Amino acid sequence: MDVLAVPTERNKGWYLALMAPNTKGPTFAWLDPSRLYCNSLALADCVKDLLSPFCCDTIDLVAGIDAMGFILGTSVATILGKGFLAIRKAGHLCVATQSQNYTDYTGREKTMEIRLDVLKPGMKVLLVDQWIETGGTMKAAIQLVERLGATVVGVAAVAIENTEGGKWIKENYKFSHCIPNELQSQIDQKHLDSLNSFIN
Ligand SMILES: O=P(O)(O)OC[C@H]1O[C@H](OP(=O)(O)OP(=O)(O)O)[C@H](O)[C@@H]1O
Ligand SMILES: Nc1ncnc2[nH]cnc12
Repeated sequence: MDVLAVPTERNKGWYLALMAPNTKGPTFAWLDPSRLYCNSLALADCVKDLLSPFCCDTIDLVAGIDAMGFILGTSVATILGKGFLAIRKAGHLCVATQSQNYTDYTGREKTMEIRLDVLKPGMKVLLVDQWIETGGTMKAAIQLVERLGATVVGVAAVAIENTEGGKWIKENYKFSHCIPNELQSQIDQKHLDSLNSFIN
């Protein structure tokens, strides 16, 4: 397939078809949105879709989660004209931090960290990550932001699966993702029918 091609009709979520299907077995992320970032209009439309529910909200800062959340997060921040705060997996920040343990889709316990010298009480933060599966990663990020007194305006990701944790986020926070309702069940099964036709 031509990853850089753009269809004449850019229907809602057209760029999802650019995600690469998993060919490496169950321990790897099952759908790989990083290929859609290679297509400039796909990335632009993805960011536009993620921002559209927040068009009337005040956002002071975008925070993104290590590692792939940095790509979408900085893209979102740039379009908003706001700064970007990196929430990092443990061990990378050489400054004072708060940390939060969590368990993600791998079932392994992990730790993420946030620096203490940026967020202030009352600041309005949009949290961005590439994907929400169990919701463990995003919930930990929410806890860190809220513990520092900032407000989570919303949560944005390419996909939010309808797991228990994904539904908890959808019920408790304003959210956006790029998955049209008719594709949600395919996303939850980690297979898009549109990927069948691709030669990778
Ligand atoms: O909802 P959860 O079950 O917690 O999983 C979601 C997390 O998993 C993926 O990242 P991953 O940890 O694979 O790492 P990467 O961003 O470094 O590629 C994804 O981008 C989220 O950060
Ligand atoms: N990229 C991805 N695709 C499917 N499931 C995921 N869980 C975490 N990241 C994922």
